[in-house]
Amino acid sequence: MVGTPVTPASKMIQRTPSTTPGGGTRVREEKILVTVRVRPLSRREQALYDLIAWDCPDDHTILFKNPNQERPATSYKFDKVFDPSCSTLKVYEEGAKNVALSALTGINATIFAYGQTSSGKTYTMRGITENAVTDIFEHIKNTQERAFVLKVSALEIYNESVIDLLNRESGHLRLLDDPERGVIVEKLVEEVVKDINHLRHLIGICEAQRQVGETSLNDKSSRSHQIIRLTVESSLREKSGCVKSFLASLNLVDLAGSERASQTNADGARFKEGSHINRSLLTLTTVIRKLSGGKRSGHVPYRDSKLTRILQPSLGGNARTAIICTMSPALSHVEQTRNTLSFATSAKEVTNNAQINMVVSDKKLVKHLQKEVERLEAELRSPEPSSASYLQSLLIEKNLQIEQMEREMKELKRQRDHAQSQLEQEKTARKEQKGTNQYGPSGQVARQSMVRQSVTSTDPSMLVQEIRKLEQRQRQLGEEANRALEILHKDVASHTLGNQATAETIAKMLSDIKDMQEVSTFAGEIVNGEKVNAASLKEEITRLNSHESTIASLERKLDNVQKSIDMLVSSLATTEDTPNYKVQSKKKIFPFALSNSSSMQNIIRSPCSPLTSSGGVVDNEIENRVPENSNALFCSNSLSRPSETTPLKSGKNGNSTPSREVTPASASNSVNVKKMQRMFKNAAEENIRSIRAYVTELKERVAKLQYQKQLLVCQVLELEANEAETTETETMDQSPMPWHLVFDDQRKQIIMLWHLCHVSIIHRTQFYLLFRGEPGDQIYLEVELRRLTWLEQHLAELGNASPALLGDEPASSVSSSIKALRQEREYLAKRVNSKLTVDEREMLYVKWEIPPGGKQRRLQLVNKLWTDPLNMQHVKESAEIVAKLVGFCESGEHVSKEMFELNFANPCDKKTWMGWNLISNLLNL
Ligand SMILES: Nc1ncnc2c1ncn2[C@@H]1O[C@H](COP(=O)(O)OP(=O)(O)OP(=O)(O)O)[C@@H](O)[C@H]1O
Repeated sequence: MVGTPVTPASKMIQRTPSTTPGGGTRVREEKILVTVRVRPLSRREQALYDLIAWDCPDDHTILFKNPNQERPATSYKFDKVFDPSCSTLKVYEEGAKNVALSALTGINATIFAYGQTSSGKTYTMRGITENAVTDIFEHIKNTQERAFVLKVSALEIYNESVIDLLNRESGHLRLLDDPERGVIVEKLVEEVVKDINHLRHLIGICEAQRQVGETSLNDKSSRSHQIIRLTVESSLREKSGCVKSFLASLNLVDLAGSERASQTNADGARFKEGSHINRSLLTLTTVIRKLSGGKRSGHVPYRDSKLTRILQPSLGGNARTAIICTMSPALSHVEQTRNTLSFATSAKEVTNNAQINMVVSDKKLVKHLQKEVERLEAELRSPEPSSASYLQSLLIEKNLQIEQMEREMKELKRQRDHAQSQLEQEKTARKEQKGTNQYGPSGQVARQSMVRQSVTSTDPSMLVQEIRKLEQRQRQLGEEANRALEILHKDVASHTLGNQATAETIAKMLSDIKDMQEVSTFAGEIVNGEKVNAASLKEEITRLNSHESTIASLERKLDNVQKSIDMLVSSLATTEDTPNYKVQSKKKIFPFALSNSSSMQNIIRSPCSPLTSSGGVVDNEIENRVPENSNALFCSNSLSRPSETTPLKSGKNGNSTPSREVTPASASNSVNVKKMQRMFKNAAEENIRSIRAYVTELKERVAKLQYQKQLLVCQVLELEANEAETTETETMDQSPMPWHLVFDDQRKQIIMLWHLCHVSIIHRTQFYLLFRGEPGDQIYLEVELRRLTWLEQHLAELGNASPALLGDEPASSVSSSIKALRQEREYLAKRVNSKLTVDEREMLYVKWEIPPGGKQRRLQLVNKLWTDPLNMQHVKESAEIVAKLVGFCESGEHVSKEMFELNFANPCDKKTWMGWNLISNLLNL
C-alpha cells in the first residue's frame, strides 16, 4: 500500500529531478531497475526431488550453488534479489512500486516479468498489478488538487498477433507508427476507469480473455505476452488556470515464458506458440543486449517483434522500466535460469531516458482560450489596461482621497469661521472702546477700515515727500501767477488811458502781486529750509496747518486779480469807439496771442519771443518792425529782466509807450495817436482775457492741489492715530482690496451720506457722473467720503446742521439745508421745459409715475430725483436727468475732474461751496 502522505512524486524526486506539473520537461537517464525473484520449489519440482541450485546471500546477490564442488559458484548481482520467502508485496514495493507510480507524474512506466515458463511471472505480475492499482487509486484519493483520468487497455501478443483483450472481437490489431505518439495499436479499446473495482473488473476480463494453455511445466501456462496499459492523465483543478496535464502510461507486462520444447513436451499448437514466444523473447533479448552495449550504437531490432515494437519506449526510451526476472531455484532449470539471469544482467545496463509528459487537452485549451479572449475584451473595453479589480481599487482610493479632502475643507471652513468670529469680536470691542457715535450709523466702521487701509499702507516718509511735492508745485504756481501779473501790469501800464479807475485797479494789482510774491517766497523758504524727515511728521502736519492760510491767501489774491481784470476790461470797453476795430486789430496786433491759455510758457514768450511759433509772429515781423532806437517793452528780454519793465516807465508821459508796433514816424505823428490807442485798447482787452483765463486755470490747479494736500493731511492724521493703536485686527485689514470693489463701496457710502446730509443734488450729479471708478478717482472719492463722514458726524453732534448751504457758516440748521435743497429742486423744475423736449418730459412722467394732469408735474418729477440712495438704478437715472437740466452735457466742453471743486457751486447760487478751508477749520487744522 502506498503510505500517505508520502506521495509518489516525492518518492520520485530521488530518481527524477522534476516532477512538478508546469515545471518543464526534464530528461534524466536512468537504468532499468532489474530485480530477481526466486520462487519456491514447486510441487512438481519437489516431487522430482529436484535440488535447489541457487542461494541468495543478500538482497542483491544470487549465487549458484554448484553441486559439483569442482566448479566455482557463480553469483549475480541485481538491484534486488528476492528469495523464495519474499512476498509479492515486498517485490512490488522494492522492485516495482516507484516505477509504477511514476505514471501518476507524467512518466511512462513499464514493469514486466521475464523468466522461464512456470517461473512465476504471472504469479508475480498479478500481485504487482493489484498493488499498483491500489496505490494509484490511493494516490488519486490523496491528491485532490489534481483531477485524474485513468484509462485502461489490454492486449496480448499471441503468435505474433495483437489482440484486444477487452474486445477480442476486434481481431488482430495492427500496429501503427505515429510520428508523435510512436507505435500505436489500431482500434485498441481504451476504457475509462470509473473506480478501482471497475479497473479490477476490467483486468479480470483481460485475464479471462488471455490465451492460456497447459504444458508439462505449467497447467495454466500463458501462451501469449500480455500488456495491460493504464493511462493516467492528471491536471490541476480548472480554477487554477493551468491547461497542461500529466499524461503517462503504465505498462504491466506479463511475458510468456521461454521454454524448451524438450522440457515442455510441446507439440502442435503449443509448439507453434512456443516458437513465437521464443522468437519474440529472442528479439527482446537482442534489443536489451543491444541497448546494454552502450551508446545505442548499431541497429536495435525493435521492429523484429510486435512485443519489442510495442515496448520500444520502455526499452531505452521515454520510460522508467522495472524488470522482475523470475526464476525457479530448481537445479533442473539451471540452464534456463542462467539465460534469465544473463538477460537480467544485460537489462541492468540498459539506460532509459524518462521524461515528464505534459499535454494540453483540447477541451481545456478551448476553455482557456475562451477565458483569455473574455479577459482581453474586458481590457479593451476598459479605459486602461487594468483589470476590473485594479480599477475598483483605484476608485476606492480616490474616494478615500475625496473624503479626506472634504474633511480638510470642513476643518478649514471651521477655522475660517472661527477666525472671522474672533475678528468680529475684536472689531466690536474696538468700536465700543472708541465709542459708537464717532462715525455715525452708516457703516463708518468699514469706511474707517477702508480709509485706514490706504493710510496705513503708506509710509510716513512717502507722505512727507508727497506734501513737499505739492508745496513745490504750489510755489511754482505762485511764481507763474506773479509773472503773469507782471506781464499784465506792463501791458496795462503801457496802455494807460488816463482813467482814474484804471489807475486804481493797476495800483491794487501791483499790491496783490507784491503779496503773492511774498507768498511764493514764503513757500519756497519752507521747502528749502527744512529737511524731509519721516520722524518729523507731526511737525510737518503743524506746518501744513499754518500753510493752509497761505494757500487760501494765494487763492484770494487770484480772485482779486480776477476782479481787477474784470474792472479793467470794463473800463476799456467804455472807451472803445470803433466796434469793427477789434476784428482788424486781431489780425494786426496780438501781443499776447495765446495759442493755449493754459500754457504759461506761451504767455511768457509772447509777443516777440523768437520761440513763438504762431503765425502772428511772422505778421509782426513784417508789419510791426521795431525801431532801432525804441525800447522794446514787450520783447522776451523784458520777461527775463522784469525789473526793467516798471509801470512808471511805461506811463510817465501819458502817451502810449513806444512799442514794436509803433514806428518812430507814427509816434511823432499825432494824427495816428487815436487809432493807435484803439489798437492798443483792443490788444489789452485780448490780453486781459487771456490772463483771466489763465488765472482761472490757476485757481483750478490750486483747488486740485488743495484737494490732494487735504487728503494727505487726513492720511497723516490717520497715520498718527494709528501709530498708537496698531492692532492685529488692523493688520488684517491692511490686505489690499481691488480698486473697483473699493470704488463701489465708497460710492455707495457717499451716496448714502449725500442723502443723509441733504447735499445739493447738482453736486451729487456732477460728482457721480465725473468719477466713475478710474484709478485717478481714488483721491476724490476718499476726500469726498472723509468730508461727508465728518459732516455727518458734525451735524449729528450739532443736531440741526446741514452742509447743503453752509457756505462759510459751519453751523447752519438742518432746516435751512433742507430749504436750500428745496430751492435747488425748484430751480431745476423751472428748467424742465427748456431743457427737455415734450416727448422726453412725457416719457419721464410715465416712468417716474407722475400722474397726468396733475399740478406742478415738473416739480413732482424733480422732487423724486435722488431720493432713494440704496437704489443704484434710481441714482443713475436721477443723475442723468439732473445733468440734462443743469446742462452738463450741452456745453460740449469736457469738464475736467480738476475743476470739480469750482463747479460745486450751484449755478443759480453764486455762493461758494464750502471749500477745504472750511473743512480745515472744522477739523481744527
Ligand atoms: N513465488 C511463488 N510462490 C508460490 N508459488 C508460486 C510462486 N511463483 C509461482 N508460483 C506457482 O508456480 C506456478 C507457475 O507459476 P506461473 O504460472 O506464474 O508461471 P509462469 O512463469 O507464468 O508460467 P508461464 O510462462 O507458463 O505462464 C503457479 O502454480 C504458481 O502458483
